[in-house]
Parts: sequence; C-alpha cells; structure tokens
Amino acid sequence: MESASAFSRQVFDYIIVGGGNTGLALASILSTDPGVRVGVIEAGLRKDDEMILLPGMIGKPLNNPDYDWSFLTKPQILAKNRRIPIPRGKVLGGSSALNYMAYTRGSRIEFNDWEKLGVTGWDWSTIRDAVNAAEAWSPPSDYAKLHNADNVAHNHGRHGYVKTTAYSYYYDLVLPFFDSMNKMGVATNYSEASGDLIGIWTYTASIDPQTNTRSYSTNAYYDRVSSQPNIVCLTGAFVSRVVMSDSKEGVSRALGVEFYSSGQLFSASVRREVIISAGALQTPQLLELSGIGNPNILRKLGIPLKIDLPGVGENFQDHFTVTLGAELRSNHVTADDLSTESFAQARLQEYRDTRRGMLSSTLSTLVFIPTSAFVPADKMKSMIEALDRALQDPAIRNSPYKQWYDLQRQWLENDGVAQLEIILFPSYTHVGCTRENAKHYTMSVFLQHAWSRGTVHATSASVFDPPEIDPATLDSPGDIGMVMLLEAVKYAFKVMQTGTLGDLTAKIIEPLPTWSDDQLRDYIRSMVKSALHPIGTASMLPRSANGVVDNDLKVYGTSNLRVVSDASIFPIHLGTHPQATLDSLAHRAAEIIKVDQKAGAKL
Ligand SMILES: Cc1cc2nc3c(=O)[nH]c(=O)nc-3n(C[C@H](O)[C@H](O)[C@H](O)COP(=O)(O)OP(=O)(O)OC[C@H]3O[C@@H](n4cnc5c(N)ncnc54)[C@H](O)[C@@H]3O)c2cc1C
Repeated sequence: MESASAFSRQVFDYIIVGGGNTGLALASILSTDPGVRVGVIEAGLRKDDEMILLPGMIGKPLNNPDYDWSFLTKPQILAKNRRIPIPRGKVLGGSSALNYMAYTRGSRIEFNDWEKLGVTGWDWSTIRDAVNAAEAWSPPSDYAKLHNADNVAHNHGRHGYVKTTAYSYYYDLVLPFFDSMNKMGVATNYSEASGDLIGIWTYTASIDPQTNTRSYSTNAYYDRVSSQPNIVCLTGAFVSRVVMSDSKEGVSRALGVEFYSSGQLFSASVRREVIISAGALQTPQLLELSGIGNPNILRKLGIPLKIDLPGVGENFQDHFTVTLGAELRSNHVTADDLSTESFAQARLQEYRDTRRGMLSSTLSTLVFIPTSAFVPADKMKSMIEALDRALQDPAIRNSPYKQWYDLQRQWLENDGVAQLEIILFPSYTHVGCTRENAKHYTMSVFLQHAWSRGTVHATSASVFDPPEIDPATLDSPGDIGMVMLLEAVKYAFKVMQTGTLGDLTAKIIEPLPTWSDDQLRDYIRSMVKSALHPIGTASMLPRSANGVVDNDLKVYGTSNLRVVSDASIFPIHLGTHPQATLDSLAHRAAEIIKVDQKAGAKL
C-alpha cells in the first residue's frame, strides 16, 4: 500500500476511484498489461480478518464504521417515515467483502431485452462469457449435490479469478424447504447458471473450496497483481472530485483527481482515463462534486457546472423485501444457536481446525418465480388493469423512461422472468413475541423488478457529507409495488404451511395468515426494507433517456471519464443478485478500454 504523498507524485494511465467489488477487479485486469500504470484510491482499509473471510460471520461487520458506510435513506413516506439502512462495504474489496456470497447469474431474457432500452453490446451471451472469464468454479461435493447444488459444468467458467463452488455445510431446513416449494409447483432448478433462474435451487457461492473462505475482489483479483510495480493502491483516502477541464466543443476532459488522506488534500494526474467505481450510492455524489449533473442541483450546492447531465443520481432502483417469522416444532440446529457462547466457540474451533461445519456456510437456497406463480389470476387481472391505467398518465408517457416501463410491463406477464425471490433464513431476524428456547426461521420475499424510481444526490459540496438517498419505497404506478408485496406475503404463508416445512412449522409468528389486507399492508409499510442491491444512478442509457454513460461506459460530454463496472450503470434491475454481473462488467470494461487504448483513441 502506498502513502498519499507518494501516490500524488505519480502520473497514472488510469486512476480508479473506489477499490470495491468491481473497481478493484477492473484495476487488476488492466494492470496485467505491464505497459500501463494503474492507480486505485479506496476510502476503506484492507481487512482480511475472520469477520470478512468466514462465511458464517456474515452480518458481523455491518454497522461497524471500520467496515461499513452504514447509509440510511431519507425518511420514506410510504414506509411510515422510516429511515431504512443500506450497508455498503468500506474496505478494500468494497461490498464484495461484506456480501452473502451468492454468486448468481442474471437472466437470458432480461439481458437480451436491454437492447429495447437502446443499450447495445450487452446481451446475454456477452455477459455470460464475461462472467465465465471472471469465475473459477469447482464442482460441488457429493454432499452438496444431495442438496441440489448446480452441477452443470459447461455453464461455469473454470479458469477465472473468483473461486466459486457450493457450500460444504447445509442447515437441516434446506431439504424441507425444497419439498414445500416442489409441492407448491415450483420445480428444482439444477442449473441455475444457465440464464434460466426460475425454480428453487442451491446457489453457487463465491468461496474458495480449498479453504472455505470468502473469495472476493481483494484476494481473487488484487493479490495476483499487487506486487507488480505498475499497480498502486492507496487505501484510507477519499476522492473529493474528478478535476475536469473546461468544455471544448461540448466535450470535457478528466485531468486527474483530488483526494483527502489524514485530513490533507492531495491531487493526482492521469494520462488516459479516470474511472469512477464508487458504488451506486457514491458514484452520483462524486459526479456531482465534479460538476457533472443536473444544473439546478449543482447550483444549490454551489458547485460550478462542467457538464449538464440531468440523469446523474436519477433512476435509482433496489430490490425491496419483507420478512415473516415462524417458530419450529422441532429442535433443529439453526444459526440462532450461535448466540450461545459455548456453542459459538465450539463451531469456531471446529472451523479453525477443519474448515468445515456451520461457520463454513450461510443461507444457501434461493427461489425465483414469475408473477403468475404467486399472484392469483383474478388479482393479476385487476393489478394489471390498475397499472395500465396509471401508465396512461402523461407524466409517465412523456417520461424519458417510458421504454423501461413498457419493458417491465412485458416482463410482468413473461413466465421466464423472475418477479419474486424467496429466501429461507435459518435464523430469527424478526420481530414479535416468541417462546423462549424455541427454534425459528425467517422467510423473506424480495421484489425483483420494483416500479419505484428513486434518487441519490449530494447534499453539500463535501465528500464527507453522505448523499441523500431516496428509494421512493412503495411509490409505484397503480400501487403495484404494494399489491405485489401483499401477494408475495400471502404466498409465503402458503409455503410455510405446505409439505415438510409446513410439518416442521409450529406456528407463524408475525404477520399472521388471519390478518386482513389492511393489517398486512400496514405490516408491509412497517417492515419493508432494502435487499441491499442499489443500482441505476449513472445509467447506461441513451442521453435522451436520461442516460449518464454510453454503451462504452463513457460519461456523456467527456472524452476520458468512465463510470465502470459498479452497479450504478445498470439501466434496469436484474432479477437476481448482482455481484457476478458486476465482475462481468469489470471484464467487459477492460476489453472496451483495451480496444480504445490499442486504437489510440483520441482522448
Ligand atoms: C450485506 C450485503 C449482502 C449482500 N449479499 C449479496 C450476495 O449474496 N450476492 C450478490 O450478488 N450481491 C450481494 N450484495 C450486493 C453486492 O455485494 C453489491 O451490489 C456489490 O458488491 C457492489 O459492488 P460495487 O462495485 O458497485 O460497489 P462496492 O463494492 O461497494 O465498491 C465501491 C467502493 O468505492 C469506495 N468509495 C466510495 N466512495 C469513495 C470515495 N469518494 N473515495 C474513495 N473510495 C470510495 C467504497 O469504500 C467501496 O469500497 C450484498 C451487499 C451487502 C451490503
């Protein structure tokens, strides 16, 4: 790791802002060319401790300021004015150091439809190949196969960077959950990486099969190149702005960055490109601090305008989730047992001695289903009628985003597109009364294509003031967000009462199947939260559709500033977890940048 003053004395070919999931991956790939110098500036520090590396420790670093930015939304009017937490990694490796390690691909249908939004060059086969370049998959063990782990080798990359495989420990509730879903008519999907996500499956995790530790951008990518002289990583430093030249014939050039380290302001210059990879919440803030954004917002912040780009910080999307809690009839081992000190110590020792056992794993099973699977036909009809009426509103019809409303409308009735994810957590992450010493589980439902469109904007000209995050929770045309969550909760009640999981469930604790729709709506407003997948705030869309970057990830109106490979560039949400796609973006971006470099593109 470098000192700030040494860093600032160098001139880099590429400066990457944010050494997170994809920024660090991209920096590492670019630096495999010895002819270029790459500088990375990351606000967090390197932390390779058990809180990050042990799968069973997930959740422990959250709210710890040494690991987590711990963002809060602004009060959400339709969610009882609550400020909803959105944790984000503040360490080298970013959120890939904190996440739950589900390494899941997106959907063939969805990626192929990006073209309908005016995005070209990003179809399923391109993204699939790029994930394959990122992935170093190992087949699951026989024990994992008994838990329906994906065993279809040709869907996976074998020689990439991020080590993936199935876990080596499964909670007792996994197979009962499969049984209940199968009895609900949801088939087991044995090849989740094929581009078809529909069904119930055991996920492939970003885990090293040799050590059963987390594989993330720090150890998967950066450690391969960190000893090379042409990559320099500065940690504990906050980029406060990209220094942009004045615009010449409508185009501005990134000259370098300014950053703070130990309270002191430094600068570093760049020969070729500045690449912002600061995540979906801080990328728009940094663009605005650099004078790129909506002129009205910049004026209020006292920031001189460099590029008029009103899409910056708009189009914010997330997966919204609600949880239900249940008490078990049985005395199964669950993750809650880890709250007993002696049990936790024994599991930790087991892991340290053998790399096996409960701490080598987390939750492991995911369900993805289309609308028709959880919204009854009569409800579907009335829901779509209300939506169609709402979509006639001139504010929507004349909106630059009309095309993606149309696309989401098509996806609602496409049985190949997942609209709902369900996860069974082998623990009690819930509210409500419970019997002491009883065992529990939590079931969560997640909307995959919410209709809310929120915003993220800087609140001052200082990088140290967190941005204002407004996901517009539950604010959707025809109230479709609430209707779908309501039906999702009712569907989850059925799952909890069906098959082997139903036999094991002593009682549903809260919410209750006997509650009226009004009570359930009230519960949803009280409980809805972020599934921690924010995207869209610097969207890859045509400029006329409020896009911020073009198909080559270059910020409109600049010759050499890209927003690369962080989740802010997704134009529309993925019906899955994002990290594998983010790795693919790093690889795709590296290809694009290398082509530009070879062509000697005029910068
Ligand atoms: C608790 C949790 C669980 C999750 N579980 C899963 C999962 O199981 N599977 C999955 O696919 N996804 C999961 N996700 C989501 C996924 O991990 C993230 O979407 C993804 O890692 C984001 O990558 P990114 O590159 O966009 O941003 P990040 O990885 O967050 O990187 C952004 C980096 O920029 C740095 N930075 C920001 N501003 C500045 C600045 N001004 N100067 C310098 N550095 C700066 C940050 O410190 C950070 O390191 C989870 C997320 C969380 C938080």
